[in-house]
Order: sequence, then structure tokens, then C-alpha cells
Amino acid sequence: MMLKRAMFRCGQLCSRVFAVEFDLRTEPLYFTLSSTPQELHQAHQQLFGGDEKLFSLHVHSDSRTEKARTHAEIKHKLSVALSRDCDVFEASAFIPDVKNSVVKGFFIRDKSTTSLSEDVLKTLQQSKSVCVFSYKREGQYCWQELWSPVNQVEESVRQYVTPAAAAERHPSTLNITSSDVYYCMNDAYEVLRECTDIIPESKEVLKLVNEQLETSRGDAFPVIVIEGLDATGKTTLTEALRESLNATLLKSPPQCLAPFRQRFDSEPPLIRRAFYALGNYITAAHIGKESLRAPVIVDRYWHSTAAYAIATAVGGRVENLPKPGSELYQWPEDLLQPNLVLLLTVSPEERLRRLRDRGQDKTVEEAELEINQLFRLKVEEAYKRIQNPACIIVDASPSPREVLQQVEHLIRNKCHLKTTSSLPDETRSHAISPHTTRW
Ligand SMILES: Nc1ncnc2c1ncn2[C@@H]1O[C@H](COP(=O)(O)OP(=O)(O)O)[C@@H](O)[C@H]1O
Ligand SMILES: Nc1ccn([C@@H]2O[C@H](COP(=O)(O)OP(=O)(O)O)[C@@H](O)[C@H]2O)c(=O)n1
Repeated sequence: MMLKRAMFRCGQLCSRVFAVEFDLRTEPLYFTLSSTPQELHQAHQQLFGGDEKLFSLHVHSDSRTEKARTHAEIKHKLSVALSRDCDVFEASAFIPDVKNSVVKGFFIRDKSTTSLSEDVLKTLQQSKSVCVFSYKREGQYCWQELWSPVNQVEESVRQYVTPAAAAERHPSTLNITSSDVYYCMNDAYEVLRECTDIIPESKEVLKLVNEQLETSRGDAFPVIVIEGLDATGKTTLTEALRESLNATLLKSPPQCLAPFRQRFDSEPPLIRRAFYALGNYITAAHIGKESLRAPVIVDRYWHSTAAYAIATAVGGRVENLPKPGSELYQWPEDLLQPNLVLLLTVSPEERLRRLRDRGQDKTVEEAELEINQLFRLKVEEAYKRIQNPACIIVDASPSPREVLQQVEHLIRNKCHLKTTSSLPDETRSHAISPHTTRW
């Protein structure tokens, strides 16, 4: 019975294209399945041509929250339970160019002679959402079959691994909408509503959202968002701007969500990103109110939410990101837009220095930066590709005072605002007034 169910689930996968992130510096290895033996290309030989044990595992479920949590659990278990002789690669099965067709999973290469990986897979396979395949070789060929720890797979058909052409869009970009990035409040709201049983804090977050729904914003003071990676100087600059512009300083996620942040940070992207998305709508409501009274400076907003989400969702190299102009970089229609978004950038070395000065453990941080080099590049690139409004890049490597002056200059030009702090004392005045035209 269990085998039948598994075969049905896996059968649905067999018509898809498989992708394995075998080498993060290159594109994934793509293959399809065929009932006739197919010769492997040189690239595919690297993965399928050796004598290691090979498995792939995919997570399938009709419930998106269950699927996301099972995937995260499996990822964790594979990282702690397998031996050092096992390589685990991100893998997926998808239909090219079809949104939401991706079934995520992992590819395991076991170089050991022990049965540890089989034991781990056996436990994981107990979950009704998990489907495991093994890969066998015969001469030039490699075939995939449904894996069963007790070898009762006579019913399983040999499906030969067949090299496939690279997909135009990296598979990880197909499932981003409403799983990693939410383009309207309701989509994010629904995810948290589905989680209220498993995460009681969801109810409190939704209550806060309901209480603070966005108020409209008419002709008001300008709204300026400051974005950038951690330690690029956002806090330093936003505090200085608050002074110089006599502005209100807000941030996303807003202070009222701070007690829940850690809880949602431990959840898989589907849930975690919905939390941050809702944070933006609460901040938007605050912006709406505050910008009637004074200029508003916002420390992180939609650009952060989308850029980090896209960079995390997209595996491997920077080239895998959605192409510039993709609809994935569009601003949500129902989210209040700022007048100006400034992206602070510094070199990786300067950022590391600032992280260190802030007291973070040198070696841990250095190691992380090394590992996260790819991630950092992807976040910055995604930041730059977001449209309507796009961000203006600010070189934040000079001194705090110089960065402030540079930004004041930009604000003056782009928002027609007079700023005063870095002008000589005698010329200082509170020269900021609401704009008479629509922002
Ligand atoms: N322009 C600058 N030049 C040198 N150091 C800076 C500059 N801006 C900020 N710093 C220092 O770098 C560290 C990170 O700055 P911070 O404003 O906290 O960044 P973020 O809010 O982006 O994480 C702090 O120790 C801060 O004093
Ligand atoms: N508006 C926002 C702000 C943060 N975030 C998330 O929060 C993380 C950054 O938070 P952080 O604690 O490093 O930021 P700082 O508050 O230290 O600048 C990123 O990984 C984003 O995933 C978001 O998604 N949307």
C-alpha cells in the first residue's frame, strides 16, 4: 500500500525535468527520464559515472505549509545525520517555464561503504510527503528507480537518465511568487492564517495587521527608504537624517513585531517571508500617518524583503537570479511607495571591518562572509534590479559625515527638500515643508 502510494507520487515526478546543483559555480545538471538507455554527457558522468551510491529525495504535499516545513526538517536531518562521506546537493523536479511546478528536494552522493545513508533515508521515507529514488549504473547508462529499503521494487520501471538542455529560467525562480515573495498583502496574510494552529504567534501578528491597516496618504512630506546589507551604515545614516531633516524614523519590520521576529526567523521561507511582508504593510500604515506631519526615513522596507527572499530562494550563482526586468522585481501594487530609495554599498573588506568594529567575533564573521560571498552578491544584485521605484546606489565608504552630505544632496535634488545639518550653522533653519504636488 505504502509502495503503491509512493509510486503514484513519484510517477507524477517522472515526466519532469530534474536539476541538481552539483557545482555552485556552474549551471545545474539537468536531466529527464527515458524508457530507453541514453548515453551520458561528460558533465553528467561526473555525477552519475562513478561507483558511489546515489539517491534523490523529493518533498511533495498538497499543503504548502506542510511541504515547506518537511523540506526544512529534511534539510536539517540530512546535514546532521549523514556521514562526511556523503555529499548533499539541492535538487528539483520541474516543468520548464511553468510557474509553481517545482518539487524541491536533495540529491545524495554516498561515497561510504556503510549503510548509514540508507538508514537515514528509511526514516525520512516514512513521511507521506517524501519520495526517494535511487540511481543504478550499467556500463554507459544510468537509470533511476523508486527506492525501497526492502527491495520490493519489481513493479518499478527503469527510467534512464537522459541529459537535458539548460532551462531558460533557473528552476528556483519558478516558485518564488507567493512562496518567497508576496506581491499583495492578502497572499502573505493567508499563509499566516494557515499557520495559526502550528504557530500560535501568527494570530497575534494578524491581529496587529488588522488593527493597523494602511491609511491613505495624500500630499505629504517625502518618504525616504535607506537600504543595504548589514553593517553598511543604515542605522548611522538614518539617525543622522532624522536630526538633519527633523524627520520621523521608522523601520520594517516595525517595533511592534519585534517580539515575534525570532520565532518566524526559525521557520522555512514560506512562513518567514510572509511575516516580513506583513511587517512592510504595518510600516506602510505608520508611514501614511507620520508623513502627514514630517519627512519620514525608513530603515529597510520592501527592497530588503524582496532582495533577501530572492537571493535565498535562488540557488547557486548570481547568473541564476531572475533576469533584469523580470516581473519578480516589481513592487506590490497595494504597498505604499516611498519617494526615494537609497542603497548603501561598501566593499566586502570595509563591511567586514565595520562588522568587526561593532564587536562581532572576527573569525566567525570572516568565515561566514567567505561562505556567504555568493549570497551577498545575489542580495546586492537583486536590490539593484527591483523596479518602481528602483534604488539609487550610494557609495557609503566615506566618513559618516560625508555619506550624510552625499545623501542630503540627493534628497535635495530628488525630493526638492532643503536639508540643514551639514550646512554652516548660521544658515541652519528648519526649512522643510510639505510638498504641494503629489509625490
Ligand atoms: N560611514 C562610515 N564610516 C565608517 N564606519 C561607519 C560608517 N557608518 C557606520 N559605520 C560603523 O559601521 C558599523 C555598522 O554601522 P550601522 O549603522 O550599525 O550599520 P547597519 O545599520 O547598516 O547594520 C557601526 O560600528 C558604525 O559605527
Ligand atoms: N523589511 C525587511 C527587513 C528585514 N528583512 C529580513 O531581515 C534580515 C535582515 O535583518 P538584520 O537583522 O540583518 O537587519 P538589521 O536590522 O541588523 O539591519 C534579512 O535577512 C531579511 O530577510 C526583511 O525580509 N524585510
